Amino acid sequence: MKGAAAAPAPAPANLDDPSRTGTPPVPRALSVPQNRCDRVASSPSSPSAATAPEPLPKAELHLHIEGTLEPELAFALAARNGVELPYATEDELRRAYSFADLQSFLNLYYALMAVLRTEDDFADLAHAYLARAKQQGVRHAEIFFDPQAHTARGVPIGTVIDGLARALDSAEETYGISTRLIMCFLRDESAESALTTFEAARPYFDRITAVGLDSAEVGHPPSKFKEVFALAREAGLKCVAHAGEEGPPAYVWEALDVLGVDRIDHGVRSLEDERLVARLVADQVPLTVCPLSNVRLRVIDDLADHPLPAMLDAGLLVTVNSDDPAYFGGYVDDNFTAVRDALGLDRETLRTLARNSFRASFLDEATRERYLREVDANQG
Ligand code: HPA
Ligand SMILES: [Zn+2]
Repeated sequence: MKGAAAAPAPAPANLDDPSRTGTPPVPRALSVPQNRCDRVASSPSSPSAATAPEPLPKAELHLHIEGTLEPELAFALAARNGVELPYATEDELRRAYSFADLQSFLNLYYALMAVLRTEDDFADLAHAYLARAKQQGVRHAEIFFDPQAHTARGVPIGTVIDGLARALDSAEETYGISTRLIMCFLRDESAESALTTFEAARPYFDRITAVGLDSAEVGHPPSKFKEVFALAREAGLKCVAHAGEEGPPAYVWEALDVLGVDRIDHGVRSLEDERLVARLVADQVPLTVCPLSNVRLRVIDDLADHPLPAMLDAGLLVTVNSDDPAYFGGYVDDNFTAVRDALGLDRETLRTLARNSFRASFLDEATRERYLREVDANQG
């Protein structure tokens, strides 16, 4: 399925897991350079280092952990697990990051997952994300994962969840970031496969806050997953769904009325339907918008044409997120900076977006209020 290359049996797990050894969070053997923006901000030799403002505190609500797999880590894990990648070098891989649409991205996204085999791999992946997220001002992260993309390759769901949970368990202490996990169903797989995955995850429900719906949207309406979302709600899980990214406004209606979701992921095409906008505004349904993703996947031609300002003007509860930052050219604060520059957003609008991210989160009231006070106190 999904073009994922069959991987040979994994090599024995590397034992330099930071939570076991107390060494720095990203294991030395797998350490990756920070992305360009991070390096400029944090380099001691950078003239701007002393004056660089603190990024706004924010929650990231639309982030696929598998989409944080940077080329450096992909090659390190490939070597560790004896997986052959169809790219000779990191640069060659990076040159493949030119996408015509969602499906062309998904083909690479699923293929590269072949390097993720062991609990350590998932823990290392999450640690690498959290280290970057901290530098981007992230205080809270609600993180998607795609279990079917791993179980289909013979990786047990427990390996995925235990590996991610190990990293997330130390996230508050190590990075000052609170976290939640959102288990997504692949909408281009069958409803039965989603149900099987849901039942396989039951022993781990104490680790999971919500279920979601992702992968190729068009032709796979939310209503296909009515049953599994009803079971999720019965089990006390929150519900979110990607809708209105490439798919029509009708899919957003279905996510709301058939699945009963608490948030819509993307939702940019909602603007094509006035009645839908009125509904989303009236119910203050959060939309987790991903500006750089929208441009890279050609949902929007140019960042300068992004409907984010129109969405805010309409009274929608919009948040800004990174989606698959390793593939789309930036982490969440890079998205904030990019929309500021391309759309001329002022400081108060950026502050509204940061506030919205906490308002739209699944945090308890007291923690949410504490984070909102941090936004108000930020001088940057
Ligand atoms: O942007 C996305 N859309 C749908 N599915 C996804 N899976 C990872 N990223 C995405
Ligand atoms: Zn997404």
